[in-house]
Amino acid sequence: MTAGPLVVLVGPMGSGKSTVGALLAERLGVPFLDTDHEVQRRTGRTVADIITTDGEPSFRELEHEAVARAAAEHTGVLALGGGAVLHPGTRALLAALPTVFLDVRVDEAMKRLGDGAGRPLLADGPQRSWEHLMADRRALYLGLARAVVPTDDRTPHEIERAVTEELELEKA
Ligand SMILES: Nc1ncnc2c1ncn2[C@@H]1O[C@H](COP(=O)(O)OP(=O)(O)OP(=O)(O)O)[C@@H](O)[C@H]1O
Ligand SMILES: O=C(O)C1=C[C@@H](O)[C@@H](O)[C@H](O)C1
Ligand SMILES: [Mg+2]
Repeated sequence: MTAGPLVVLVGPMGSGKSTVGALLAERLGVPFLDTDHEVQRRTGRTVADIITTDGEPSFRELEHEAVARAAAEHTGVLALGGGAVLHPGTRALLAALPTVFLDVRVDEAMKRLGDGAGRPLLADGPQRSWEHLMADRRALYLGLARAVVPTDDRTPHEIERAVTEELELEKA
């Protein structure tokens, strides 16, 4: 197997990167890595605490380090945090990787995210905040993606199958 992730999932909060990524890895029989989990594991802190206490730029650096390690070492499915694409160094890494944008409409994202608990960037009101973030990020997701997979009105299993088909992935 060539080094580097088989697939990298990007997209906004609630698009299902973590959920779909874990299912996809299971079906393909490869490891799953989620940069939010990786940052939490290495720092022993929650993402919410890092963003709230140290600020978003500090978190973006930690996230970038996690993406850089994964780009070099991880050979399975990689799910990123929703804002990872904001970091120019992270975008440079993603440009060379098989990146898939999981898209979602705001109404569907709101159903999935509820009150936004544990996601400090939604603290000023989940819908308003999410729409604002997405307005800034959509072009970045689209610019990086080798495939765009809509997730509205689909189950996580249907979505992981769509990702598999788009990238023609096969079980290891
Ligand atoms: N296709 C789907 N249909 C219904 N609910 C879903 C779907 N995908 C994910 N969910 C639910 O939406 C919530 C958010 O999903 P998940 O954490 O996978 O999103 P994410 O893209 O990883 O978000 P973040 O950027 O915050 O890490 C979870 O409760 C999950 O169970
Ligand atoms: O969209 C975002 O900026 C974020 C998404 C989550 O995955 C976490 O990385 C964090 O809550 C920030
Ligand atoms: Mg996630």
